[in-house]
Amino acid sequence: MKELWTTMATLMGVWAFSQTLFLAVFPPELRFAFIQLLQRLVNCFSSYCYYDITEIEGVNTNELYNAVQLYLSYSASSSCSATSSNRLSITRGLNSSAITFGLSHNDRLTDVFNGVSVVWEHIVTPRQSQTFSWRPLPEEKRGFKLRINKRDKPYILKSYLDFITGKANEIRRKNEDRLLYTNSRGGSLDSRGQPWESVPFKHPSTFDTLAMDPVKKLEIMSDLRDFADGQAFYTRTGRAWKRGYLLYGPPGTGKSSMIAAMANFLGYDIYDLELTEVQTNLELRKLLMKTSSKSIIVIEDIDCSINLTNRKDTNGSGNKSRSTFAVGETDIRNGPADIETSGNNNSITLSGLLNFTDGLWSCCGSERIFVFTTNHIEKLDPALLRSGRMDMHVFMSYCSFPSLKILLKNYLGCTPDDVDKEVLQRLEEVTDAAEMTPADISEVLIKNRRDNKKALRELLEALRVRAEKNRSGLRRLEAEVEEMVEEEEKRALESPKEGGDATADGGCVQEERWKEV
Ligand SMILES: Nc1ncnc2c1ncn2[C@@H]1O[C@H](COP(=O)(O)OP(=O)(O)OP(=O)(O)O)[C@@H](O)[C@H]1O
Ligand SMILES: [Mg+2]
Repeated sequence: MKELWTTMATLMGVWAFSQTLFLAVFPPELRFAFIQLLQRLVNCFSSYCYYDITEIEGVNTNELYNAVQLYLSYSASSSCSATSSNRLSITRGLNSSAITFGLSHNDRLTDVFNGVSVVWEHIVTPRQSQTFSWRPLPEEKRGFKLRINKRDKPYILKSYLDFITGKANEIRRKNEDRLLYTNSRGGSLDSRGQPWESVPFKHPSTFDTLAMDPVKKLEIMSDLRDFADGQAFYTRTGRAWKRGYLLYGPPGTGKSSMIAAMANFLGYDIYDLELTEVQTNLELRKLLMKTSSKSIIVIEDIDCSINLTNRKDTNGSGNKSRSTFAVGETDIRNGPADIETSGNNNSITLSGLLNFTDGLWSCCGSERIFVFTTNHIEKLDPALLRSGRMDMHVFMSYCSFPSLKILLKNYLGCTPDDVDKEVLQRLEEVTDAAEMTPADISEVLIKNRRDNKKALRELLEALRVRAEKNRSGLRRLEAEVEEMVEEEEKRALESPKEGGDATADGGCVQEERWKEV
């Protein structure tokens, strides 16, 4: 035993001495070349091949890294095909209900696919501090190393990676924790190169709880389902796999609730784009590039979220100016043709926004839904509304009787059969005339949710009062209009020559009036 120890100590001494000699005698370049040669020799004789999947590829996050991480965390937590490693990291995000398992730093895990065994290693190395970068980089470099037997590689590599990507998508879809991203940090990037910050998205709104016309609701649901299942269709027809929805209507009619319902229905993440935080078209494009597929990109209150800067002077002088005006005031003559040539990346413009949703860059990901919301569709630039840009225009209206029935079920748990026939009929009579939003009605119901009878009584009263107010308001408006018309006719009779020589058109109008009189 003593001899064995002596031999081992001698061997280690020799190893240490030769290493010191190696470091002292050979310059670093030679040492590096030698190590590389050694590695190649080892690889030649090794029966394995290795693949590195790094977290950050150039400036972009490597989607495959995220997919592998998700897949392995799922495999590690369940006892499916993967043989769990002894050591796993466990994390739980702020406000998240899901626990995520992961491979600990520099740990290994064996997975079996189609009867073939492969090994994954999570490699984490500290980043060299002197590395120069325009943005802060993470302190560690992370990546997965995949080891596959050389003889198995041709049969399984591609199908295995496809399987992992598909599985990760499925896990994401099933995972109840969707993410809500925001660009509230402005244009600055975090250490992983991400301009978006995310929190778990927990909005409980679904199409079941959404109060709207059932036929319209079914139409939207089937449109969404067709979209999500439509990869082959979009490829066949040569269209980018994206869809645009414009939700418009008065405040409190459920536009934001509809977006949440869409995300929950499809299992997509939401990117809530705050346009006021975006300074330039270029920044907008970068934000788009950093969105993942299977997501909904939302711009709320598009009519008032920003003043868009036009690219050209529209007064015909030909000079490029920096006039700023609201979306609704943009000259649509500067349409898509100008979009390609504007090249103005110093500010955010309508064309930049259109490019974002519609141009070549909008296809840098797939399976994405753009949703714009507005309370004033009439203020929007026709360029935003033209067909093909926003595929579906959905009007979120005041509460109708079918919507009211959904709210009664949501808040009071009662179906029409549970409500007194007479009350139900009176509710039906006043609902449309009341023009109350689902948000207003929800308030009345929440307040009285412990007492159904009281809730229905108060709701009926609120609807009746509002309907009466609308009717008297309408009567007043009609009377005012009538009065105005009468006054105009009187004025026209009193001064028949007035305005006669203003313009040719004016003259015609005046003549017509005289004929009528
Ligand atoms: N159609 C609806 N179905 C169910 N609940 C609704 C509906 N519309 C509004 N609500 C209720 O009213 C609240 C406000 O609705 P929401 O924020 O979706 O309205 P909005 O149309 O987005 O309003 P705004 O135009 O002011 O952004 C919601 O939290 C929800 O409880
Ligand atoms: Mg809203």
